[in-house]
Amino acid sequence: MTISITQPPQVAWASGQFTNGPLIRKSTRLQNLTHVFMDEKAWLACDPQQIVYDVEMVDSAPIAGALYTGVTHLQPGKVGDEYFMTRGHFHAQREQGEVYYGLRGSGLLLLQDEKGTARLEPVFPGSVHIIPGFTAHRLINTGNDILSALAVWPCAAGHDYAALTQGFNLRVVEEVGRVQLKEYHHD
Ligand SMILES: O=P(O)(O)OC[C@H]1O[C@](O)(CO)[C@@H](O)[C@@H]1O
Ligand SMILES: [Fe+2]
Repeated sequence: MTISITQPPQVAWASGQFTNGPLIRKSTRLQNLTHVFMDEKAWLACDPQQIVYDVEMVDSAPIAGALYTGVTHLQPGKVGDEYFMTRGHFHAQREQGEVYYGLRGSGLLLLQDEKGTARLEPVFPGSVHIIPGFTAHRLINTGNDILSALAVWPCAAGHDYAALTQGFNLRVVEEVGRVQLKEYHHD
């Protein structure tokens, strides 16, 4: 009987980056985040090439039942007074959930159900987040360091950005040096 030992991808805690294994890496820049931030004028005044986040994923074959594993590295920064964040999405297959695991930095996970009820969970090294189905999710960096979180989600889940045309109803800004929450409804 032959026993094979294969090196698994490995997350290096310090950077939260995979150190080996078949990886795909996707950078999202400010120019890619149209109509995401509240302050359109401030967004237009930013450097469009500024990287807001990188997602590094293990390139799993999307066969039935397979899972994607990825690390999102979200830069610290703001557009106007609104913290950098991911675009946020529902899953195309709404019932599909996702698990996030905080690796580095400090921030918030914004969760919003289809009725528009929003809630937040603090994200920090070791935090575990069970994102239920039918729930849009967005990562927000409220710290001064990179916020990195590992995510595991079904390959079948897909991403539905269009369902969030009204955006998220809760925004996170810095006011007088403090993290403040704001209700926000697109007009
Ligand atoms: O696709 P978004 O909303 O920009 O989020 C970034 C990434 O975060 C994840 O939810 C987990 O890495 C990915 O599915 C997604 O691509
Ligand atoms: Fe997701």
